[in-house]
Amino acid sequence: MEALAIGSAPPRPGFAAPTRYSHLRRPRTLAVAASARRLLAAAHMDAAAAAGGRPSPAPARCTRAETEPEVGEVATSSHAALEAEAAGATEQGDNGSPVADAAAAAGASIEGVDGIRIRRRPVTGPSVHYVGPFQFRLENEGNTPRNILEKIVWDKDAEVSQMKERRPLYMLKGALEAAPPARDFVGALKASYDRTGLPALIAEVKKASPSRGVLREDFDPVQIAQAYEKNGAACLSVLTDEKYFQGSFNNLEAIRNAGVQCPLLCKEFIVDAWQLYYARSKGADAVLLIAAVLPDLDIKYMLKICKILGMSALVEVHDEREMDRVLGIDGVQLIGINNRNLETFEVDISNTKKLLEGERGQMIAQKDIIVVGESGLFTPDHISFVQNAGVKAVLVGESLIKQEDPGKAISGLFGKDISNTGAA
Ligand SMILES: O=C(O)c1ccccc1NCC(=O)[C@H](O)[C@H](O)COP(=O)(O)O
Repeated sequence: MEALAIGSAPPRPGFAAPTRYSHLRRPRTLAVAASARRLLAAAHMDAAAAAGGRPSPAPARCTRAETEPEVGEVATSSHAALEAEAAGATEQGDNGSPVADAAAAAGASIEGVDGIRIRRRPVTGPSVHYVGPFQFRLENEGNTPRNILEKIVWDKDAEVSQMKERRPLYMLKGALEAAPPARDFVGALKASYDRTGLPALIAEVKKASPSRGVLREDFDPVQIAQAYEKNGAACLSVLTDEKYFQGSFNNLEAIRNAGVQCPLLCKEFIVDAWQLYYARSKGADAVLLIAAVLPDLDIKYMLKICKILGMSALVEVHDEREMDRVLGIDGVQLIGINNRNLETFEVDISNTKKLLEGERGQMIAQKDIIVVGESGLFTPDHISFVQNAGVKAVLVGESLIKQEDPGKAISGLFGKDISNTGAA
């Protein structure tokens, strides 16, 4: 199949230059993606109708046809396997296929079937409707989010649709090629753990959060990032969501461009594969994939794309069911256990211990997966507690960012200096 040139040299007929980003083609994508979208829309409407809901127009999401990694890339064969799996999944009523996705969107068997506790988008469409020049609001159970995570994800879905319209995937190719190379996030965590004997620190650059409001008024992301690095952070987590966390991709880019060496996690609510490419184009070395938001097949697919882009993925779970789902997925290197319930905001650090007990802990050790303890860590005792439970890294925001000197707060959190110069 011929690909249209996006770069400078015209490709030989039938061949596209096999670069890292050569799968981002404009070509037939327009035709194929459009027909894929039509199919998706049709499946969406059918499944919604079958589920007894009103069909809502399928939002323009990054379909597999649009992001299909093809030429000479890691995913060439595995992608085919994924597609086959998707087809099988449709028949089995599993998750991740367009039909199952649509069923989930329609609110059909959200709990129990695919393990996702949230609805990916409003069942009955947005609550604001337009008829002619008039706008009216119609709220019902189907278009009212049930918790903050659902609200964030619905808003993100709409936001990403708009971003994609402004910068379709093929337009990101130049930015991807110009982006600084991805660095080894997992390697940095391992090196820090080996050096200090303590959980490696992923320090979070976060101005605000839905549960805590504004955490720091005088927020200079670059200064904070540099202070974290100087005081022993192995990696940084940078919030990019604007609406709920007052973060931005500008912050991520600025930290990267300022020469900070710590690999950067793009802390975002990923609902669409397009966001992976965008994060990479802004300098991310890793992304967050939340199991409560993404069906297994989406996680598998996104892991493949991360691999192609050279990024790591931190796959986040909150309960046993999500942990079991993620342990069933090949290629997961990093699992984050969030001690914060993102639906209720309740924080309980014993969650980390609970999820690492027994067979789960054994399987994690066998698979050589690094576990990251996330949220609610404030004292050296907390760090010891999660380390004894089995984590090799921790993700910490509030307890550092709220201190007058967030960098210095690191030694307070660990009970000792963990910087390169200080750690034994
Ligand atoms: O923190 C929130 O209010 C929140 C709400 C909805 C989704 C995600 C949310 N937080 C993300 C995180 O879990 C934390 O930023 C991260 O784990 C660090 O936690 P902490 O050290 O407690 O700031």
